[in-house]
Amino acid sequence: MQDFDVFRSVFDLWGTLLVRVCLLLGASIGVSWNNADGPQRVSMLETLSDLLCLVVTAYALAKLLLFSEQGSLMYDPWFLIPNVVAGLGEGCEESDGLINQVVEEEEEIPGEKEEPHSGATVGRLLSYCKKDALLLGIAFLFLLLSAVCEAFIPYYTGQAIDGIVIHKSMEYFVKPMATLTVLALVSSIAIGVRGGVFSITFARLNVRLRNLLFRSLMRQEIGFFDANHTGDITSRLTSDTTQVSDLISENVNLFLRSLIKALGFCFFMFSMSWKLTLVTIMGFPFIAVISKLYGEYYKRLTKAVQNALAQANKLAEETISAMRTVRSFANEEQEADSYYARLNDMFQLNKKQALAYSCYMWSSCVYLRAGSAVGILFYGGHLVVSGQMSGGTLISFVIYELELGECLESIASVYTGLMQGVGAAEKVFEYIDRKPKLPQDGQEAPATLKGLVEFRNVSFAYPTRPDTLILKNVSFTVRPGEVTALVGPSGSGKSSCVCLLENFYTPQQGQVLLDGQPVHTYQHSYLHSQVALVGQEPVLFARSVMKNISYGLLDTPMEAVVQAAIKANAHDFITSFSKGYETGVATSALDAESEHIVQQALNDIMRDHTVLVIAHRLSTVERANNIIVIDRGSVVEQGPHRELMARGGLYCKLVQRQVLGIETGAEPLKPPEESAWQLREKQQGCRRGSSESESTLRY
Ligand SMILES: Nc1ncnc2c1ncn2[C@@H]1O[C@H](COP(=O)(O)OP(=O)(O)OP(=O)(O)O)[C@@H](O)[C@H]1O
Repeated sequence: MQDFDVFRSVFDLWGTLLVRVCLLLGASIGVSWNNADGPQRVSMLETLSDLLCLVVTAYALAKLLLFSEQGSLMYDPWFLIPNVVAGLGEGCEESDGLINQVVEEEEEIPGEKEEPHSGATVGRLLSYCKKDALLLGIAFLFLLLSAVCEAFIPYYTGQAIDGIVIHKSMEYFVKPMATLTVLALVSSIAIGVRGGVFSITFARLNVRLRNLLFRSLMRQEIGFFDANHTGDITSRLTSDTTQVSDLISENVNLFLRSLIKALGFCFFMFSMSWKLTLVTIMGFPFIAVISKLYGEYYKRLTKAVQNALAQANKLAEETISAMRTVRSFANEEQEADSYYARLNDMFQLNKKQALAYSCYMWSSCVYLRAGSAVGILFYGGHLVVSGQMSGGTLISFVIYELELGECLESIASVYTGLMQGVGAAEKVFEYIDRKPKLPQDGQEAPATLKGLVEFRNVSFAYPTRPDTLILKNVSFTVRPGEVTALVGPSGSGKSSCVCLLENFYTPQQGQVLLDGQPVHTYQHSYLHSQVALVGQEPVLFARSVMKNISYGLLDTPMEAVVQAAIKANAHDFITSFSKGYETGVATSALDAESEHIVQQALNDIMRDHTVLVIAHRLSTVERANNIIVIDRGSVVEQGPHRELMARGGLYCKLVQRQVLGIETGAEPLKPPEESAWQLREKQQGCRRGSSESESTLRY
């Protein structure tokens, strides 16, 4: 210790080695003593121990440079042994990684959502580009060409400078200059081609992702759309997919370009001066650790920003779609404030992102710009002065170093961008991978169907409210060829019965049978070609009239569409438009006159079908062969109109209320075309004086 000389002694090197050995041994002993908490504690200190080991390794490299000044000392076994052991130590660090893996595996709780691995996500994204392997190959080829050309440019710049400074000859100057010009031209062309091909490839990735996501959404059960807001879903379909393809395209391009260039630069730098190269790369691992930490943090923030954005979109969508309600409550300002509050939530996260980015850029630039550049000039100057290197080579080296710094900065920023893209991709994949919670599509598709519908002891709760039974042990039969009306107070469960018949949901108990078979055993397309749902408020898509009429049917001939329109009493008003069946539709509101015409058409069609009707009009209910009255999820009575009126139960009371308009200020629905005696009959048929609280009868 007394003779310690930093240029000649290896004592300090052995000291650092001892620290590392203690760390690893301590960790190993700790883990073996405390199997329960040990691995977790070790994994928590992973970054710190990584940093410490990197410091030790960097110190060993610096020592190597110092010893290289003394020549033979470099090969002294007392110097080599700690370096070899340090190398073995790195191996032990790898096994440290194994411990972490064990910890992660132990922590995994079955059924709990696993955090996807970024590498796996990028790999999966690239696997979607498999079909574009040829395009990617071409892009990669041009990428290689441009990177190689760019890697040679500083080398020839140094040659040109040496030509002027050392040789002082135009011949020595012109040759490298000509090569430089060719290199610059070729690399520019290659950069253009590479960029274009990459853009096309990733535009195709965008199309694929959206296509897969939309198809997956189309497969999901109706309960999924109850649980997830339209705004969230559309934001994944639009902004998340765009972010994935944009960020991945931009960053994969930049990453590969920077990586190949960096490798080329390192090669030239090593061949010029391995000592200066060591000085340059000594700090890179530190940047790598910082980048990793920052990348993970940024990825988490990106997910949070996406969620905040989805919340804002949800609110905007909800408000705009209910604009009439908003206006009628004069609530515009409050809605605007709520939206602003959501945007502010997002902005808070953006601020965190910006701060993290500043800190990260600050730390990497301090190293690259200040530490590394000054160190190289200082040590390079020493090498030139001591005759170990020419001035031109130093200039080439400095240019390489600057370019390398840029490449590494790009790689680091690419990492951030990639993490952002990966965060968005994970959200997209979550929906793409979602398995619909529906029983397997059935196989039944009989040639003929009688149309017998039976509800057998059906109990049902919506998936979003699993504890509230909407239907309780409901049983009824809809006989073929008859009109059956479902009647009951608002919220009693009428529409829910229709949803079950349409196989939108699965009942918790009991069965919904069609011709004796549970509805889910029928082929999806078959069931919906046989069971037609005519909504109270028809949904029209923003397409032509023709496409709306033939919706869900493939290659429907025009004649069939016209026939359907004639049957629906719609042909005349469709042809009155200048574009006829090609008229674009933008509204789904039917005016009273059109509604009446459509209703008449429905009445005609009812004759040939089994009809379950939650009727709008008293006349339809009256005419029904059977009326099923539902109250709070249970069937309370059923029978034809007269029978139910005579019984004087809930149905009778509902009719009475409707006819007399005993409602909370609501105008009674005018029974269409009813004669005075019919009305009287209704009023007399009911026992008066009931104290029903239900508000309205939905005919
Ligand atoms: N998708 C859903 N998710 C959760 N609950 C729902 C859903 N749809 C309806 N409900 C609830 O189920 C109950 C029954 O609703 P349903 O629409 O079947 O009644 P209804 O008799 O058709 O009422 P209305 O005549 O007002 O349309 C109501 O309390 C309603 O709030």
